[in-house]
Amino acid sequence: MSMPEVLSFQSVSLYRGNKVILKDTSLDLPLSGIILLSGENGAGKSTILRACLGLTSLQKGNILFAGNNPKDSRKSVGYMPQSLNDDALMIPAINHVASGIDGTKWGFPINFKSKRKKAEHFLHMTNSLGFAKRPLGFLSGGERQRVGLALALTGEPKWLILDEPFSGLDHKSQDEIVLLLLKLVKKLSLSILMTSHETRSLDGIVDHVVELEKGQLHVRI
Ligand SMILES: Nc1ncnc2c1ncn2[C@@H]1O[C@H](COP(=O)(O)OP(=O)(O)OP(=O)(O)O)[C@@H](O)[C@H]1O
Repeated sequence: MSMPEVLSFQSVSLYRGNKVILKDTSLDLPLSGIILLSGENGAGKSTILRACLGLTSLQKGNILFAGNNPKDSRKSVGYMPQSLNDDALMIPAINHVASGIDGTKWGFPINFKSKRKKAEHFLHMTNSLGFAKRPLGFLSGGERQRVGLALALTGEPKWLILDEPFSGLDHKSQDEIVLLLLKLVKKLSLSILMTSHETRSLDGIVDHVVELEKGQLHVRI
């Protein structure tokens, strides 16, 4: 069996304003299954996810996805942020997902028809085809998260980075998202790095738990 690819933190220091988020931290994490990044409110979990995407610069050190820096890995990573911008709320779900689909293939523009087909495919994968035409602002929190996941899948990533995917959801909706994540891991051989305060639904499905504490990352499982 081949070894799983690794997410490496190499002597990373990361600050946000005066706040120390990581201080000279090193860790190798196997990129397989579901990895939960936990830590207190405001410890810096979202900032670490953004640094993994190359959206926040490090003060020192490197973060490497399977040997590549975050900017070079972006094509392999799908991201679902914690919340949507208000200006996205009037956009129909299908257009939101279509916005993540590259507009060209082999140098030729993709027409909207084939974009729509692709968008429908990703909505179908996240059980959200039934409300494809409804604006995001009219969807429930769980439905909106499923559309967000469809958008994160549009680049056909190897890894998903999810920031609080259960935020504001009731237990039933959380459980639906968990089942969906398990399906994606299995069907698409995806690995997921995520933050969540809601660990109830995650019991038994998380492969690794990494705790952010006092500027260091510790593997708990
Ligand atoms: N734009 C900003 N400028 C300066 N500091 C910021 C900014 N955004 C966040 N911070 C600070 O950076 C720290 C880390 O924030 P971050 O959102 O990454 O934490 P978190 O662990 O994800 O929090 P939560 O669990 O509440 O979502 C916090 O102390 C926050 O106040």
